[in-house]
Amino acid sequence: MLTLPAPAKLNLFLHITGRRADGYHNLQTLFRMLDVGDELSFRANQSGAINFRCSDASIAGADNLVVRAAKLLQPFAAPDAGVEIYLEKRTPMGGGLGGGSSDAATTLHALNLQWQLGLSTQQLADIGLKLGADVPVFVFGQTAFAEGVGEQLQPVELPDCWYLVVTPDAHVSTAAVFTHPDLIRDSKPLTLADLMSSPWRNDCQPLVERLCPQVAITLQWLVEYAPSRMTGTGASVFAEFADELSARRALADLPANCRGFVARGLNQSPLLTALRHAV
Ligand SMILES: C[C@@](CO)(OP(=O)(O)O)[C@H](O)COP(=O)(O)OP(=O)(O)OC[C@H]1O[C@@H](n2ccc(N)nc2=O)[C@H](O)[C@@H]1O
Ligand SMILES: Nc1ncnc2c1ncn2[C@@H]1O[C@H](COP(=O)(O)OP(=O)(O)O)[C@@H](O)[C@H]1O
Repeated sequence: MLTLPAPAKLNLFLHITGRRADGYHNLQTLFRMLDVGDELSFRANQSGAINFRCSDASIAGADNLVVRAAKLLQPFAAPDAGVEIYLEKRTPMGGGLGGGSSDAATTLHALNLQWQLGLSTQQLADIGLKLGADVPVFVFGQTAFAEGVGEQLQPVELPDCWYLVVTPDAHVSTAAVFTHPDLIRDSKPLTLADLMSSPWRNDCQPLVERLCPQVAITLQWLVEYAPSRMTGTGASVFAEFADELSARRALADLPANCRGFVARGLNQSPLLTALRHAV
């Protein structure tokens, strides 16, 4: 059996620089890998079937990104290649933390190994992009600057730090944010050097704060502790701390209607580290 992590991510900044003909948006974003997330176990067999179980019954169906990722790899595998997969779901869902995309990326790497497909990381990322714009960064597994819809990646080394990640009791649909007429979608494309040295912001945040007052209220609370922003299209928000204790002190004061966790920011994803030990 192969057990691998599927880490969560933050978008430390997120600029939307335009809308493409296919409706998708071009972005400039800094993905930060975290040391916490989901965990998946894989047991390959020769049944030809993909059997999937999940700790959260609400996402245990065949439309789970894990099952969809496995199905995309089946044409590359022997006809009798099968697998049993168990997903221990921990990352809050639909919160801009990339949990589903990360689960898909971990599945692609795991089955590439267990079914002995020999696909390169770039091939896995290209396959993953069919499932979602956030999948390639998890396949590459590094804190990275991303352009395009998130598939053009450049690793970035950031200093060690800790984050308090807070998810208010609110749901924000990624598609609803991207189709909203008031979304800021005309930010000027900047160089990575300029982006790193200017104040970081998320272009989705003003709209989501308006559509979802819980996000604005949670940020007003969090910013009292440390500089804070929203990740992805929300609803999760985060604050950055130099040390773990300060992040845990803020977590102890968490408002009643929120979930929160403390995570370390990593330059290399725990998935890549685990894969090195698995081969
Ligand atoms: C914007 C980000 C930043 O990380 O948001 P979060 O999902 O993490 O909050 C992601 O790139 C999201 O990636 P992901 O969640 O994989 O999105 P997808 O499933 O590919 O797309 C969901 C919907 O969002 C819109 N969409 C998504 C990404 C993008 N660059 N432009 C878009 O317009 C499209 O309308 C699409 O139908
Ligand atoms: N493995 C998975 N984990 C979480 N959500 C999944 C998964 N597979 C499919 N989904 C669906 O995708 C939606 C958003 O997933 P998630 O990746 O958590 O959001 P986000 O991209 O905002 O971080 C969920 O509400 C769920 O319906």
